[in-house]
Amino acid sequence: MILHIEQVIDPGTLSVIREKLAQESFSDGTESAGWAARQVKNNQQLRAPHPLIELLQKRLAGHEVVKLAARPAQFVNVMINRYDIDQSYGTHMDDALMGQVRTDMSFTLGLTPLSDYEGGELVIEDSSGERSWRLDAGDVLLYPTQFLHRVNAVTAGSRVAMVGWIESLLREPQQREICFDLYQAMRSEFDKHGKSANFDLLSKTYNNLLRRWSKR
Ligand SMILES: O=C(O)CCC(=O)C(=O)O
Ligand SMILES: [Fe+2]
Repeated sequence: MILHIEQVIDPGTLSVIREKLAQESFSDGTESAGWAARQVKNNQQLRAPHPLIELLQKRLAGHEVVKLAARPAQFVNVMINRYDIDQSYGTHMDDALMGQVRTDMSFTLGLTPLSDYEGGELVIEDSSGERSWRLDAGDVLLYPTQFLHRVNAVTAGSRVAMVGWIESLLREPQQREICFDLYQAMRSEFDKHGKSANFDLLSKTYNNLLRRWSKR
């Protein structure tokens, strides 16, 4: 389950953040890359702890769809990155463990409006081919950390984004998808027919699966 969630951060907050970020000095992105990914990583970054990262992470963690799709136990290694013209991050795998934290899901939160940069697609590869996304400011791509992926070179402007990883209470992507789908079905049954017998059965199954699968 790969989700493109739009408008997670409101335009007012985004413009304040962009102004503040313009005054920050970023460091070389290879600092935090694994030993192989380092060879293909070419960007700049701003790392936690930082008040802007804290603010954005809090908004992200509080977003209803993010909570339901990712079931975060904890966030790890959240940072803001920037790709200037000709900068890219070639095909790589993210580390499965960051310190003691398992990375189940990755996210990118776009901070630059689409009209302010060109290129910079986030491309995810699987056995069926590739899919790519260009994120607008405030949009999030949330995806299981199981795929080879890359960021294509920026060809105009700069692409700034917040990226990070989530250890989920539900370890397997399929468990997350089943709980996500069941929750939607349960809500829609409730909205259409109230607390019906079908709602009760869906609620029973949803909660029992969540209890069975969730782990800290
Ligand atoms: O900037 C992005 O969208 C993704 C960056 C990435 O793949 C990483 O930092 O590992
Ligand atoms: Fe990555």
